[in-house]
Amino acid sequence: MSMIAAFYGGKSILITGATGFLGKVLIEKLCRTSPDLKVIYILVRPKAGHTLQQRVSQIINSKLFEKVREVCPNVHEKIRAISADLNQNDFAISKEDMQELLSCTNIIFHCAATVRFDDHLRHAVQLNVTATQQLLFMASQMPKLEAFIHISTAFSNCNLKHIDEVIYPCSVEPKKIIDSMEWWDDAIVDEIAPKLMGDWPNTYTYTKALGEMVVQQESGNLNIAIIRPSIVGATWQEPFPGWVDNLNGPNGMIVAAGRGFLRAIRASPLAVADLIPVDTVINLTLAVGWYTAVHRPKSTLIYHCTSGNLNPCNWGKMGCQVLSTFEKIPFEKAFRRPHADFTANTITVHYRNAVSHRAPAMIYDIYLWLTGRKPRMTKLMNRLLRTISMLEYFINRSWEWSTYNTEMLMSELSPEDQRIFNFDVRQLNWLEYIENYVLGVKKYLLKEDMAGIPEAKQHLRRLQNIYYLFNTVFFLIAWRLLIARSQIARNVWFFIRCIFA
Ligand SMILES: CCCCCCCCCCCCCCCCCC(=O)SCCNC(=O)CCNC(=O)[C@H](O)C(C)(C)COP(=O)(O)OP(=O)(O)OC[C@H]1O[C@@H](n2cnc3c(N)ncnc32)[C@H](O)[C@@H]1OP(=O)(O)O
Ligand SMILES: NC(=O)C1=CN([C@@H]2O[C@H](COP(=O)(O)OP(=O)(O)OC[C@H]3O[C@@H](n4cnc5c(N)ncnc54)[C@H](OP(=O)(O)O)[C@@H]3O)[C@@H](O)[C@H]2O)C=CC1
Repeated sequence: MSMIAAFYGGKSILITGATGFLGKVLIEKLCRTSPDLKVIYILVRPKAGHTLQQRVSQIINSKLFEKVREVCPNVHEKIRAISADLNQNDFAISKEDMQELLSCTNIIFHCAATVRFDDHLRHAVQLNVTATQQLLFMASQMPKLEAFIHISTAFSNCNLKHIDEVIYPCSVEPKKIIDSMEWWDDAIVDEIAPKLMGDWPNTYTYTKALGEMVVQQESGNLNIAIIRPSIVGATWQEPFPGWVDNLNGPNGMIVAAGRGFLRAIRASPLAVADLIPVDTVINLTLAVGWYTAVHRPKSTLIYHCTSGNLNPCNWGKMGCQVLSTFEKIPFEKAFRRPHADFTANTITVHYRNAVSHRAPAMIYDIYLWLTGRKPRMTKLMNRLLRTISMLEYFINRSWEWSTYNTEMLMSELSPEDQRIFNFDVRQLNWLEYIENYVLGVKKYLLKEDMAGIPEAKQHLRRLQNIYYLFNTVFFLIAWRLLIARSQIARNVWFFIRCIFA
């Protein structure tokens, strides 16, 4: 019998960020392994014209929840959506709902965050810091609360090279920043943001660091743990390999490379690609929830959920495997044949951006314009280049995260729990994982049918032929111009003709 699965039986669990990438996998695993849990409260806001119920139904009826629907047919009754907006005071939760949450919740998993790198500092502080503070205040009023699990990021201290499982202070107290945000107008925030952020590369990582400080300072008597995942990727094993549903992190780059838009990227091929599968993160999260509630460690423990020190893979190897998977499993509607280089040289990057990214986009837009259609490729390419520039920080450096607490926890699990809630990344076969990842991007993110692969391959062959034709025409024109201007070229041409005459 799994101790962790049994622990969640009969429990009332509160999850923020349940509609997000990690949140969905968390609910799925909880419902599948502990179908006898009492209730999962999820704080959800209506979005894009969908009501709460529609959002929940969409999740439950998705492919990800296929197994859950078998194991736990009454899953609809287990998930109780509570209308909430984490940007509002008291999260805009109704009095009755708040009363129920305060009196019933046993465990909190706080996943909600803004994960946009370029979010305005005010908004990032609101969601990643102030909302965390408010949730801790709510938690302090919950008599039945056994554990509060905060999801942070391994990059909250990306300004350091070696990162231990401790909370590092930021130069300005989060409380001061929260207070200041009330009277600073946007112009002041914009001006002061770079000074506050110092050597943090973006508002996301900075506010996640502030969020951790808030957790430390406001923990009171609460039983808290913090989990710091690195770059979270598609599922490794559960509920099936390769599941992914957004364009964040490597996902968008895989799409861009597979469709032939991405030709070159500034990256160090030898830098560690600290990717971690989302199901591994969730297994660790559930194990931490159990351990924190049952063993009640004296201090707040931080768990690094990273792969680099246990089973490292670098960006070069990862990129090669992604590209070689495209040969077997191409994406549909490719703009060009997939091919991308990693380069560390700034001049090469500028050259490749001009020649391999912008020029083909402009040529294609001219073609669209000439055929009476709306040009769109230059805009898309500019967006891609902007995204790449935001990710570059993370693909040109390596970090070392110590994982003592995570390894300690692994040794505390029974053999059965080690199997069911496996977070041992040493068992991960990167080549197999990346192949499934690319396949998952195709199937679950782009929603492409596997039956379309022969057609996609044929399309790539056509693109290859166009490429050869284009190069041949280009070569002939260049050669013709050269012959017209250079005696040496004319002599070479005469010599070649003699050979083949
Ligand atoms: C050789 C192959 C190599 C492949 C492997 C190499 C991979 C390297 C990747 C390294 C990743 C490193 C990540 C580091 C993560 C740090 C860890 C965390 O905690 S981080 C936690 C994780 N956080 C993150 O990862 C956040 C990172 N992302 C961001 O912060 C923002 O997206 C942004 C600032 C980069 C761009 O903002 P902005 O320009 O405003 O764009 P919006 O986002 O608003 O989207 C607008 C529209 O464009 C659409 N679309 C978007 N991308 C693509 C695409 N690639 N394609 C197609 N479409 C795309 C999008 O759907 C939307 O459509 P619609 O709805 O309008 O119809
Ligand atoms: N993905 C990654 O690579 C990594 C993620 N993490 C951390 O994991 C956690 C989850 O990330 P991930 O699942 O990828 O993020 P997503 O962007 O996929 O999900 C964010 C979640 O937060 C919710 N949310 C955002 N704003 C509000 C709001 N105002 N009120 C209520 N809910 C809100 C979103 O709801 P809605 O659907 O309504 O927008 C969504 O459910 C975050 O704390 C992140 O920092 C850490 C390392 C890496």
